[in-house]
Amino acid sequence: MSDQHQNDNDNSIMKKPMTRRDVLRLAGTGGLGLLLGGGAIGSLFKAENNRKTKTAQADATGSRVPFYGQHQAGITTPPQNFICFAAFDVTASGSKALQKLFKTWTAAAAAMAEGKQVGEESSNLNLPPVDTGESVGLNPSQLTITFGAGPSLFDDRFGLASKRPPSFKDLPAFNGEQLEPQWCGGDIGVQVCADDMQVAFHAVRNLARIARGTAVLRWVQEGFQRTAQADPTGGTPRNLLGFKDGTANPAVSSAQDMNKIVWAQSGDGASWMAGGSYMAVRRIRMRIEIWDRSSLKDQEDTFGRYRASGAPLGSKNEFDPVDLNQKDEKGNLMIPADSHVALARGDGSIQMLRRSYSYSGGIDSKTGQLDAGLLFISYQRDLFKQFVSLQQKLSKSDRLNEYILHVGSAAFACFPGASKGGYIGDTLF
Ligand SMILES: C=CC1=C(C)c2cc3[nH]c(cc4nc(cc5[nH]c(cc1n2)c(C)c5CCC(=O)O)C(CCC(=O)O)=C4C)c(C)c3C=C
Ligand SMILES: [Fe+2]
Repeated sequence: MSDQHQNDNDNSIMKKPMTRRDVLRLAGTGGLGLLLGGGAIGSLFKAENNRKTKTAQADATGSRVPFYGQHQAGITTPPQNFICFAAFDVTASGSKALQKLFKTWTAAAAAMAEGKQVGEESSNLNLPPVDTGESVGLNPSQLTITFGAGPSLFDDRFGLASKRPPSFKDLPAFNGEQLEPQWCGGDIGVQVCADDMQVAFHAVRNLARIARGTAVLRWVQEGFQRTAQADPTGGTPRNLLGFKDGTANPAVSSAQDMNKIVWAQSGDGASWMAGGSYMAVRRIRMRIEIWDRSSLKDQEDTFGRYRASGAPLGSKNEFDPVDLNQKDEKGNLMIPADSHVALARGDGSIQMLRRSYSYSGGIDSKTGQLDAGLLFISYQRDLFKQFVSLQQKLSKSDRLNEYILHVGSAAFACFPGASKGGYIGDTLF
């Protein structure tokens, strides 16, 4: 066997995930000792035990995110592993039907966040079960359901025109975008996130079921990040271009920053939105095949960060400060002026809370290429001053534009949180 072949073989053994039974079997035959050395066996068992303890703790206490509160869950909540985003169009007219929908959705969402089924269980064999059943026995997996109103909800159908927040309207057209109508708009947006895809899907399915006769699904996009199982350290997730994405997000622990950057305030022009937030959603396809043929240097210059560490170019660690003026020995900027980070950061005056997920939607039937990318989601206090003004800049000169294409777009005014006894959107009506 050649050395190269021997290496490949060793690597494939090391990469293969080991079950507990594999560990015991190898330990018994001495095989694991040969592979890892004696001390490592103890570490493996320790890691396995830690994982079990963590899972048990999460099951007992940590798998629920409270639904009711000052703000809706799912905005400053640490991002869960999966998203199932649904946009609805309202088919009924009049505000009574809309209010009823939000009331019923609130009760269902609060129950699902607790890991309960929707509605009263019925033993009537002649009727369909109220809940669709696929989450029976599953814990709520940090489920959050975040509701928002699209600009079209403020047209003349529901008598809400006078409540439209002053700077809340459809996103303008941006340079280079090729929007596809099947990924755009919606009267209502619902961001459902959970650490389990089946739990997230169950929530969307049951909300759609409840809405029958009042609202219909317009588009749905699923997405993912790495799971806690794959990265127990909980490091910054990587996007499908291989770079850490989310490093420079503002600290959600700072109430002061969140009030400045994320939460609409009562004096902002729509008092019913106080404590809510404006969400921008963009389905951004990545030209993965082109990216994969680009040199590492080109890739790093495109973002302005190192791929491996996520550190800003010219620095060492991921969270080192970004110095946009630092130059190399030839006098060139370390972080190119047209790199994504240089443009997105600018003078630091525009900030937003990003909560994006990767998506993969099979292949593009026209090109045969992967339809994969980023479901970009950001929350901000003012849609136009923050998201729109930054996207206008990025769409004109971002080096990243060579590798991405915006194909979907929507904006939603996410309501403030509901208190027990109230319902989502109650400040609007
Ligand atoms: C209009 C807002 C933004 C869009 C659209 C956007 C698209 C987009 N971004 C990445 C990957 C990365 N973005 C990073 C940083 C970053 N991006 C935005 C805004 C938009 N990105 C901001 C405000 C920032 C922070 C800038 C800063 O202050 O430093 C990074 C670097 C790591 C990080 O901080 O998260 C990456 C990587 C992709 C792939 C993408 C579209 C597909
Ligand atoms: Fe970005």
